[in-house]
Amino acid sequence: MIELQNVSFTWPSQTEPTLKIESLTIAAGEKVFIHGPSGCGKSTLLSLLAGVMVPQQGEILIDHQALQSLSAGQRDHFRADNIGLVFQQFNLLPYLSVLDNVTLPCQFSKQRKLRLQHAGTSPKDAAQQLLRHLDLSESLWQKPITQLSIGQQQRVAVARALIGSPPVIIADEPTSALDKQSRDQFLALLTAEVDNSQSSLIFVSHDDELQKHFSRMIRLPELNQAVLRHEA
Ligand SMILES: Nc1ncnc2c1ncn2[C@@H]1O[C@H](COP(=O)(O)OP(=O)(O)OP(=O)(O)O)[C@@H](O)[C@H]1O
Repeated sequence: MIELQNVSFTWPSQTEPTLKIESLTIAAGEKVFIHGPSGCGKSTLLSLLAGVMVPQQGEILIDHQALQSLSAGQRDHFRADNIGLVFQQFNLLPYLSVLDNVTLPCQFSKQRKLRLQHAGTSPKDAAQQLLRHLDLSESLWQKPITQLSIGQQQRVAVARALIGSPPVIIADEPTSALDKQSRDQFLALLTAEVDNSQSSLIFVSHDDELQKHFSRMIRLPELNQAVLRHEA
C-alpha cells in the first residue's frame, strides 16, 4: 500500500537532510507505530506520506501512485480520496456540528462518496455508524464542536478520517492530551475501526507504551540514516 525507495528530504532552510530512508514498505491493513524522540523526523515523514511535501530524491508510492509525479493540486485530490488524517490539533471546523464535520470529506472526495455508495450507505448514515462505534453519544451529534471535550473531539476527528474508508490513515500524536486509561480506550476504538475498513494505519508517537496496539513498530532513528549519521 505504501512504498518508499531511496527517499531523501531536506528542509529548504537546512543544508543537511532531515530524512534519508533507503526502503520502507507497508502492506494493506498493517497497523504501524512509528516511534522516536522529538526532532527525529516523525512529522516530516508523515507530511511526505500524505503528499503535503515531496522529497528532493527518491520515490513514494501510495497504492501504486507515485506522489512526485502529481502536481500539488493533484496531490490534494489524491489525499482527499485516499488518506484520512488525524492531527494533534484535530483541525475540526468549530462552526459546524459533529455530524457535518464527519461528513465533510465526502464533499471534497468523489471516491469516498462512491465507496459509501458501493457499500449501500450514505455519508450521513456512515457518519452515524462511525460515531456510534466510537462511543460518541447521540445527544452530541448536532452540537457544535466547541461544546465537546478534547476526548470527544478526538473521536470526531477519527470518524472524519475514516469516513468513506480511505486506504491509508495517518495519525500524528493524537493521544498526547489524554490520560493513560482514555488513551488505551481511544486506541482500542481506533484500531478496531481501522480493522473494519481494512485501511493501513500509520500512527506516530513518542510514547512507546502505545506499541501494544499495533502490528508493527518502527523506531525512526533506526530507519532514518540521516539521524543515525548526525548521532554518530
Ligand atoms: N518547518 C520547518 N522548517 C525547517 N526545518 C524543519 C521544519 N519542521 C521541522 N524541521 C526540521 O526537521 C527536524 C525534524 O522535525 P519533525 O517535526 O519532523 O520531528 P518530530 O520527530 O516530529 O518531532 P516532535 O516529536 O517534537 O514533533 C527538526 O529537527 C527540524 O530541524
